[in-house]
Amino acid sequence: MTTVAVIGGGVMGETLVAGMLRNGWDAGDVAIAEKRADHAATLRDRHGVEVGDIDAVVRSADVVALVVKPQDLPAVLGEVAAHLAPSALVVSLAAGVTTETIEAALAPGTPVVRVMPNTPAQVGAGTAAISPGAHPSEQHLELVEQLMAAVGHVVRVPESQQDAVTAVSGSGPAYVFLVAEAMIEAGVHLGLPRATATELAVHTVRGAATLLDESGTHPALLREQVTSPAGTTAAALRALEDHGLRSAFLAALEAARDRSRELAG
Ligand SMILES: NC(=O)C1=CN([C@@H]2O[C@H](COP(=O)(O)OP(=O)(O)OC[C@H]3O[C@@H](n4cnc5c(N)ncnc54)[C@H](OP(=O)(O)O)[C@@H]3O)[C@@H](O)[C@H]2O)C=CC1
Ligand SMILES: O=C(O)[C@@H]1CCC=N1
Repeated sequence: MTTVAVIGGGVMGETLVAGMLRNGWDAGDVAIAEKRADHAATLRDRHGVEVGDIDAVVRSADVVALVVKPQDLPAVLGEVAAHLAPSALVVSLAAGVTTETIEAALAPGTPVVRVMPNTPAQVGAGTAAISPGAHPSEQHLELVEQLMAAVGHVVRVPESQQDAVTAVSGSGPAYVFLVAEAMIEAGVHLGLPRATATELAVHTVRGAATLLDESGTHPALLREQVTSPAGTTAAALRALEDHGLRSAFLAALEAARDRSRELAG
């Protein structure tokens, strides 16, 4: 069986480990390196996997997944490089950081795959885009697809698209949560009890996402189906357009893409 070391047991690292274990990976084949001692103990208790120092978990790993913040990656790469097995595959989930940068810190020829996941992976509904660096084989890519499929949907993209991917799907859940939050607050302003507004907003977001996914229909057509002539939806959509919703999204995604580029270092 393939052994996997996850470096960084925070939000995304723990999500990946939990998904792997849910999907039949043996706890004995998964290990985590986590800097915070109290959290390391929690991870060990929650998942029953080895939690150790980078050198210990990397040495015996076939796959090393880098799941620390981009700012922590240079230091982590130095430690990983010193202990990486010669045939190991390195998978980076760090926003912005290019495979070229990671390859430069590792032994020549090390296969590196860049992944942009997102947090719905916590419920097995993630979206991950993967891109090979210079050295991965087709088998390496299939292995990363298998790994990320444990937490959701996987697509392959050229690495040149990863900053835009980060803006759409990596950060994307936050935009949807903000919309849900705004709908709840607005419902409360209109006089609904908070619990009712929350239940309505959550189920509406879920229902709309399911309809969009399962119908295969363009969102503009689905929006038209809701919009009666001179009705309530038309009034609401006009207010959203008047407040610059589309241009706000364009500016937001450009900002996320630009920040991803900056994180490349
Ligand atoms: N959260 C998200 O929605 C997404 C995150 N990502 C990427 O995933 C990566 C991780 O993000 P996220 O999980 O949110 O971040 P977190 O801060 O939750 O997790 C990172 C963890 O790594 C630990 N860490 C830092 N340095 C080391 C080290 N030397 N050895 C072991 N552990 C270490 C951190 O400890 P400490 O806190 O003490 O520093 C922290 O617990 C980032 O690069 C991010 O860009 C990608 C897509 C989505
Ligand atoms: O905000 C971030 O930088 C990370 C990457 C995408 C989602 N969260």
